[in-house]
Amino acid sequence: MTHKQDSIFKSPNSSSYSSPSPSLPFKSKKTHDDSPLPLRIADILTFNGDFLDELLMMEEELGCRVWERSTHCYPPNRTVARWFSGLRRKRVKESKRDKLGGDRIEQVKCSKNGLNSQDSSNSASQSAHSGHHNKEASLNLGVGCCLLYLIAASKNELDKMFKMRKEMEKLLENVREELQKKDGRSKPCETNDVCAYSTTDVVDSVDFDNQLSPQVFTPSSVLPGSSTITVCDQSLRCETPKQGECSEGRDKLEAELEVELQRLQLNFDTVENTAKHPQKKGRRVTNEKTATSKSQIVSAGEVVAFVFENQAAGSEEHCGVPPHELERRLHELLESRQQEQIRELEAALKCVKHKLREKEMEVSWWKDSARLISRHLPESSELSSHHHAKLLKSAMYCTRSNANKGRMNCNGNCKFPFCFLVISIISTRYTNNLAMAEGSSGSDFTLDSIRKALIRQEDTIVFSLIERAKFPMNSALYNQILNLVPGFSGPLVDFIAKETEAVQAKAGRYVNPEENPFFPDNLPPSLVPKHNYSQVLHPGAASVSVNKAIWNMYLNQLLPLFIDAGDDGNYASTAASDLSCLQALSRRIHYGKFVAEIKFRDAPHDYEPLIRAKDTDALMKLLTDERVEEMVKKRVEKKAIIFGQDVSLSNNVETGNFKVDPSVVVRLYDEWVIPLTKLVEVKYLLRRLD
Ligand SMILES: C=C(O[C@@H]1C=C(C(=O)O)C=C[C@H]1O)C(=O)O
Repeated sequence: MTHKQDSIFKSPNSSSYSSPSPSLPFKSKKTHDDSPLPLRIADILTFNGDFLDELLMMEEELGCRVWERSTHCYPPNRTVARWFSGLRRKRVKESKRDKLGGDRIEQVKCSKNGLNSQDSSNSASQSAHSGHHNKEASLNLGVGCCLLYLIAASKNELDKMFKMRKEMEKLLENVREELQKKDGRSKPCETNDVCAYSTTDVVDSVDFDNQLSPQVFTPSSVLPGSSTITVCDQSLRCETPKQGECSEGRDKLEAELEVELQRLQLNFDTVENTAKHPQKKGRRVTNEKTATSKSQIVSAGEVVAFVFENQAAGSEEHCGVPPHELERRLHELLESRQQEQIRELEAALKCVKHKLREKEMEVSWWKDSARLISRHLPESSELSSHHHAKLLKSAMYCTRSNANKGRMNCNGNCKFPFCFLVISIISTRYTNNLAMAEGSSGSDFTLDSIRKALIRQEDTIVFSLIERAKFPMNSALYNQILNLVPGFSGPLVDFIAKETEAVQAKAGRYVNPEENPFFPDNLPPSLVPKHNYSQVLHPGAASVSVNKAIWNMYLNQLLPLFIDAGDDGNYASTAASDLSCLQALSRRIHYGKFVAEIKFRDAPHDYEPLIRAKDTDALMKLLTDERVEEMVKKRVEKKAIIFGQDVSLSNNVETGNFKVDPSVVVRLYDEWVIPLTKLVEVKYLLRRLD
């Protein structure tokens, strides 16, 4: 350690202090940075007065920065020097004034050890010549004592300074060590240092005089397919003391690292590719398996790759990053990649959704086109069939000639493209299916037309209730255990309903999409020529039925509300009447399918997400129209009042004597008909996208 400031904190034992050179020119007493050397007692006593004067003047010029910095007053030796100088000047003046001995001025010569004796002998010799000299002698004696005291004091000061210097040195040493440690930790290995090495090579060639870190990156730091590779702790400096000895080993290490880096880079690329092309994952895993037995998982491979990528990218200056930093960066990298993938997938999903919507719009456009065309096709179904055949022939001809000639050439027969043929067929089919009962024709398939049909059905329902009200309860009809019909187990009403439905099915009743059988199992097929009803319902949802609920509600809850107790034995008529009521209610409630279809068509974007989410509550809320419901209830009440009256020629209206209590009709709609209709709507919608 070199001490640049040893002129300030000079040890008394140091050579420069113990052998001062009084003959040194004054300039040599300054350090190279112009700091004045301390003025020592020996100097003061040795140098002649002029020199002291000169010295003091110089010091004043320099400003004594050092002393001013360290202490706030002049040290004792300086004070003595000043005092000596003043004394000398005074003496010279006096000598001149006395003109004794000419101009000779007795200079005070001080030796290191005999200052006082010399000085006192000089004074004594002079006092012999004059009285002044006696005074001077006593004065000098005093001064000598003073000097001795001051020398002692200076020694103490110097000792203190020495101690301080020692402490400062220690302090500096500590600070330097601290700095070196910090540097070692934060600074990467120097160019000649070996950061990663093979243990086998190390044993042979590399002599590390520093400890290797026990912190070894295993297993992620273990390079696949190689002998154990250890990454040394970056906080330690790995030195290679003998360049020649280990150069061969280092070359080997470098070569090995290069190979490993390339392999890792390959692995890394493979991982990246796999992320971009997930279908190649299987192959990648196989590669990894064969490539390494230690680093089986992607993340481990990535860690190593990342470490060495960093090291490679960082060049020699940045061959090391702390492990936790690497880990953090790796996590960031993985996270950003995953986020990127999520973003890509989301974008793809959006794109697919968009395409789906486009397709749906296209389909609805085709349907609309078909409907539009169908309105303008006057042909009957037979004609239409003929028309199909003609168009099909033309289309086939066109396709064939297209294939033969490579271009459309139908000799005037093929004026439309093939797609128009399809439209034509679909539209004709629609034309054939346009017959919708109850005032809602297929050509007028709107919510208004549906509601009109529902209003018309109110009449049917009210009248059927009035009809049923003619009969007493006739409970035997509904008895489960009576077994009134031999060979049929169950209530009589079930038997009558089943048989009626079977007959009606043969007559084609259930070909009509408005009709839903109560006993659909084993129902015979229609025997009559098929009537083409309008097929406006979605095929996947057309079979929705809540007839069981209607049946139970009617027999168990509604009948007791408006039918008198009793049994008149007229079971068949009563059962027929029951079936009329049940069928009217079923038709009305299942009309909800048409309502739902038209509502869906009017606002598919509102319904689709709810349907996909199977959010029944939201669907129910969306399709509900409370204003309409209130009107329905008021209207059926009015109808029950009007239709339930006995009409007489006298125009006297018997108030309060209705065939069916209007409040029961209102309750029927409020509690069962409207809610069940909406249930059918929701059920239908939930299957609308099937
Ligand atoms: C049938 C409709 O849907 C719902 C059911 C109603 C009903 O059963 O009378 C009335 C209004 C709506 O809440 C309609 O909007 O017409």
